[in-house]
Order: sequence, then C-alpha cells, then structure tokens
Amino acid sequence: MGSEALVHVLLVSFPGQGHVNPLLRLGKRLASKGLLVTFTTPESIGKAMRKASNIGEELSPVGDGFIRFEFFEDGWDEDETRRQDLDQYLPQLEKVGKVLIPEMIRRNAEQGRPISCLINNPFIPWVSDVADSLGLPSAMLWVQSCACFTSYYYYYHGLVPFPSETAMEIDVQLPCMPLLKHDEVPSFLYPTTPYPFLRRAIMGQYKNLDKPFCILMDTFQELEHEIIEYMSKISPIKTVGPLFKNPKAPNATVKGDFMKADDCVGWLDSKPASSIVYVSFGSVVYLKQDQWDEIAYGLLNSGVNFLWVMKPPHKDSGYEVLKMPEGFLEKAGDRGKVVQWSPQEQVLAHPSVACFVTHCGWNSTMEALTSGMPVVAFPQWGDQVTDAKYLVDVFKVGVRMCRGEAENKLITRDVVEQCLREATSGPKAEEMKQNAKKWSAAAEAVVAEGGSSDRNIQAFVDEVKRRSLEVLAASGKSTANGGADLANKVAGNGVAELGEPKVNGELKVVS
Ligand SMILES: O=c1ccn([C@@H]2O[C@H](COP(=O)(O)OP(=O)(O)O)[C@@H](O)[C@H]2O)c(=O)[nH]1
Ligand SMILES: O=C(O[C@@H]1O[C@H](CO)[C@@H](O)[C@H](O)[C@H]1O)c1ccc(O)c(O)c1
Repeated sequence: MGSEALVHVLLVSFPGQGHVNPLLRLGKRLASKGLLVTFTTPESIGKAMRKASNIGEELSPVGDGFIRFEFFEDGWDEDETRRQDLDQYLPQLEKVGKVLIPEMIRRNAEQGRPISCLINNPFIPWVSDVADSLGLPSAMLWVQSCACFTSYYYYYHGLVPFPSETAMEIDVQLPCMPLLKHDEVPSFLYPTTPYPFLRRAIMGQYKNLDKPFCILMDTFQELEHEIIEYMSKISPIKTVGPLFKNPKAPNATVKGDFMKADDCVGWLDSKPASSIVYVSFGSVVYLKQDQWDEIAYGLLNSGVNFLWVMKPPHKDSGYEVLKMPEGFLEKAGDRGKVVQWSPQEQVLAHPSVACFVTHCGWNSTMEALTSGMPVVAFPQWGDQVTDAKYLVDVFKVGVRMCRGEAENKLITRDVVEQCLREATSGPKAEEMKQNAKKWSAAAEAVVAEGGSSDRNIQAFVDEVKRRSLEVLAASGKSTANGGADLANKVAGNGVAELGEPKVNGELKVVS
C-alpha cells in the first residue's frame, strides 16, 4: 500500500529532548500500526536532529506504516539567544506555530496527504486550539507519570491545598497516591519555583484539557494501577507506555537525539557483569561545580567502574562549563569513561551496568524500570522529585541520594559513596534488582501483542481512523480528493494569514 492511502497524523513537539523522545516513540508505534506519521518541531532542533540522528527528507517505513519529518521556522534568527529563555520562547512558539502549523496542514492536504489528527506534548497547549479551529480531532501525549498528571490536575482545580506562600511545608494527600511531602510535589507548583513559566505552560494544558479526545500516557497499568484507574474515570486517559519498546518494529532506526552519542558500548563490553555505575542527569539539568566534584570523588572512593555523561551546556544557557577535579581522570584510569552524550537505551540494557545514578526525568525513569535497572535518585526539579519518591518508596528500585534543588544542600562525597555501595552490593542492592526485573517483565508484557498498552494503541489507531472518515465526510470528500478540500478549510478558517503554499519535493521511500 502506498503512503498516500494511509490515515495521516501530525505530531507537534515541544523542542526538548525529554519531549521529542516520547512523542517520536509514539509516532513510531502509530506508524508500526499502519498510520502515516509526520513529526514536527522547530527547525532549530530539526537541524540538530538531522546532524545527530538518522533522519532526512525521506519517508521511513516503520512496521505497516511510515514516518516523515517536516520542521517549522520559529521566526527568530539562527543565533537568537532568547531560545534559552522559555519565558520568551514559549509565547514566540505559540505566535508562530498558530500560523505555520495550519499552513503545514494545508500543504499536506494539497499534496494528497490530508491530516486526520494532531497530537502534541505538554508545554505547547495551543496545538489543541489549532486542531479545534480546523475541526480536526486532537490528542495529547502526557510525557510524565500519571501521579504527576494527577498532582497538576488537583492543583489546577484547587481540590486540595498545595504548598503556598503562607504554608510552604505542607504535605499533600491525593487519592490513590502515597502522601507526598512538600518537596515531593512536582516542584513547578512550589510558590518559589524558579520556573513559573513552566507552571504556566502546564496549566495552559489543563485549561485546554477538554479539547483532546484522548490523553495518551507514557506509563502502564501495573506500574501506576490505582491512580490510573482513578483518573481514567475523570479524564480520557490511555496508557501506552513504555513507549521506547516497540516489539512490532524493534529495528526501526529513526531516532531524535539532538547530539550524536559517543561510542561507549565497546568499553562496556570490556567490563565484568554488573560492575559499572551509569551516571546521567538528562538533557537539561546542570549541577554546580562543587556538587560535580563531590560526585567525582564519591565515584573514585567507592571503587566502582563508571560511565558518566558530561554534556556541554548550550552556549547561551549561562551555565558554567564544568570541569573534572584535578587529576580525576588519571586516578580513575580505565575504571571510568566520560562521554558527552550516551546511547542511553543501549547502556541501560547492557549486562555490565549495575545501576543508574539519575536525575529521575520521566523518560530515564521509564527506561530504567523497563530495562530492569536499579537507580540512585538524584532529582532536581519539576516531576523529578515526585519520580524519585516513586522510584524509592513505591516501585522500590532506588536509593535516594538527594531531595531536589530546592533543598539547596551539597551532597558530600561520603553520601555519594555510601549510596553507590548500597545500590551495587549487599541485600538492598539484590532486592532492588529483583524488583527492577519484575517491572521489566511487566513492561515487556504490556507492550507485547494483546498487552494493555498495545491494546490501547490499537484502540487509539482505530479511533483515529474512524474519526478520519468523519473529518472527510464533513468536508464531503473521500481520501483521494479530500486533500484539496481540507486545504480550502484551512485557508478559510481565519486562524492563519496564509501566504503562498511552499510545496515540498516528492517524497521518496527508503528502506
Ligand atoms: O546521555 C544521554 C542522556 C539522556 N538520553 C536520553 O534523553 C532523554 C532524557 O529524558 P528525561 O525525561 O530522562 O530527562 P530530561 O533530559 O528531559 O530532563 C531520555 O530518553 C534518555 O534516554 C540519552 O539518550 N543519552
Ligand atoms: O521539562 C523539561 O524537560 C524534561 O521533560 C521530561 C518530560 O516532561 C521530564 O520528565 C524531565 O524531568 C524534564 O527535565 C524541560 C524544561 C526546561 C527546558 O528548557 C527544556 O528544554 C525541557
């Protein structure tokens, strides 16, 4: 079957690694079930993705469907420094996206690939408005846990008291969840958060929550059973995680890394089983030099082998460039390897790796659980503090090394060493490994054919197909000529001031 006959969905992503990864993984899942998927995010990130990852102009086959990329300009010069300031960049994306996404939809329709559904991730809630104004169905991929989704929901609707200016240290009890201490609540909700613009962005998503017909979540039934059941009665939630597992297209090479991963697998191969500690704080967290030094000495003193990701900060981020302590690399010798970016999925699946020192971003959390990897939790902000609580106290696969940036406490080398020892040897390490293996088996089962996440993806694909017939029927056309009609609809709806359509070149299929 040619790609032009397939039902076509447009995925619009916030330009962060922790958002692109799960949305692109969802795209591959949908493609593998027979949809044509177009993935879009701003060109500034598109450029990095093309350079680092295996993506181009071509249409890539994934399972029974295809995936392709189209990026959009964010309206700022290439070297604009304001992209690093989300307070300024999020409104800019909204302004430009509300014009360019409808244009993109019109172009695709004119080229015989009418779009039947839009899917976005949080931080860019205006995508649901674009879909609504065009009469297109939309869905949202929630890229954090259901527990965090619930916390934000309760905050938005004012259903229980949260930490406030007058009562900073109150604990929060939400239904079907463990009691969250004040510093285990997603930290964007603290009155003192340095990231109020992210709270605004997320609240914007909740304001728009009645627009998507479905909220897809990168979690799974067994992992957050009770809270998923509870929230499913309130919101149209469908769990589809762990998204990074795709049994129907396990070899799909399409990836969305912003940086090329350093080769470290040969080094991992050279080490004994369960002898390496993997250390990574994701793509956005940067620690201060004194904390970096303590971690370095903790690693040295614990005697473990280690693979440590030390990503360079963006040139406009204002973060200091970290240095390893004097003589550290020499002392570590072949016991340690430092890289700028790792192939994390491969690292977590490697038998030489014993545990993962992580900032507890939700992608890292899901990847660790699914890989059966115990963790040492080093959360900083946002959902990370809640994920750390769950990893340690609920999923029971982790040792806690810190409570978050708000605590403003230097974690000393002795604490680092003690946590590493606890996570790599002795009864606690063994118990965590057994629990992690159980989560990994449960995760494999839900994504296998007929598992809960697989069924939910299939039900979503069926619903998108059903709605696509409605969209086309509403425009009085069939798939074959629906393109031109949808193009007219976009042109006439008043969302965008449209210029001449820029026609893309013919797509060619590569295998
Ligand atoms: O060296 C690295 C560090 C991170 N990642 C990936 O980047 C994503 C980070 O997402 P997460 O939610 O964990 O944290 P964020 O970077 O958004 O804070 C995950 O999919 C990781 O697998 C990677 O591939 N290599
Ligand atoms: O929130 C940002 O990135 C990460 O997103 C993940 C999914 O929501 C989350 O689990 C993780 O903890 C976050 O770090 C983000 C924040 C600020 C920024 O400038 C970004 O580019 C991304």
